[in-house]
Amino acid sequence: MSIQLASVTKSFGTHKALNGVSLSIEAGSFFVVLGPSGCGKSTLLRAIAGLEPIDTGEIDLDGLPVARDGFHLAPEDRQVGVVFQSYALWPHMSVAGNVAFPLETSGKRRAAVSSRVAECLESVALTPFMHRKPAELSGGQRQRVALARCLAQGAGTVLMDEPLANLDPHLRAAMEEELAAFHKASEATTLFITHDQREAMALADQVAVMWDGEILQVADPDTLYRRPVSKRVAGFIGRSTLVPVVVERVDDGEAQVRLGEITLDVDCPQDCIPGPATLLLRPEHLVLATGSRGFEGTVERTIYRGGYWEVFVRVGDVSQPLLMLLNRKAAVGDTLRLDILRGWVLPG
Ligand SMILES: Nc1ncnc2c1ncn2[C@@H]1O[C@H](COP(=O)(O)OP(=O)(O)OP(=O)(O)O)[C@@H](O)[C@H]1O
Repeated sequence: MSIQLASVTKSFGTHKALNGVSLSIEAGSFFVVLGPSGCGKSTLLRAIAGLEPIDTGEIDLDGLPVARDGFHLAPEDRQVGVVFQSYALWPHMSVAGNVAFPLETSGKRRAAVSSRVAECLESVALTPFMHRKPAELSGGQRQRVALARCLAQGAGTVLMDEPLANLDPHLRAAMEEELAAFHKASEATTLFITHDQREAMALADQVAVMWDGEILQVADPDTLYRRPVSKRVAGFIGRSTLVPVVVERVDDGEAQVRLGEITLDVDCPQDCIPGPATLLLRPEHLVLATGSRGFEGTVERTIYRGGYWEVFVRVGDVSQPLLMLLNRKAAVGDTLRLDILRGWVLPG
């Protein structure tokens, strides 16, 4: 099922939780909405599910309006499954009972229900646990029950609100793989909400970065990482150093910039113009120089991250230290000869 939002707004009192949100989500894709706490992610998901009426704008599912101009299709008529952070399982029912419940209430025959339940439990590897109660499961297993329930309903669209937020890092990584497998097997359009950029990068076909009720950028994870449209998006995705530069020359997606005393060739957007700008440097863009190339910097701070060090290097009168990764120890005060392989020019 495809999902379209056109200029959707939703206010709570004077606060605009959704401020003119437009999105187009392709059928079958894994679409992640990424943003800090309170930016409106849950409100967006609830609006699509039909749990929150919108003020203005339009929401279409598979090209058909489900919300616009005062029209509001009830959640149960939208055929979207929702998985919340709290899983919302019935504690008194077994795993199988939880998965069967929506099918039974929709009036399906008993034999059809039990074979569908068995199929769905199998697909999330929960068959051995089918007679247990939710309280007798781990967080990850409960999560899978909620997924199986979505799957059983045959929802062509699954909306997930921070479903991994309660899990420890180890289980989280395992669940990420399971979610990817679930998505592949079910081919359901998946809208996944998170404030964890690492999770977004790992799972998404497309990521929408949200901030204060607005969508700042929609792109695949690699584009978002390499070509963010603003400092805000850049700062939210991955580690980086943002430093002021002066763009001297621009030629078809490449720019010559001046960073303090250093002149660099870097990538830039097509609409980049000469003048003051900000340069985005990812840690892997900075390397130790070979031969006669490069420039000198002084190590200001190092942090061991297990297998490698984050090293902050002060270069000339550049306003802040540049972050690089080294697989050997460097001491504070050491002089390093550096090279910058790439960079990305941001406006302003
Ligand atoms: N029912 C409500 N009444 C009043 N304000 C609300 C209501 N629901 C949400 N808000 C406000 O709208 C804003 C967006 O909330 P929302 O839950 O969508 O954010 P979020 O990005 O999902 O945050 P989190 O990651 O913390 O769950 C917040 O400022 C929140 O306080």
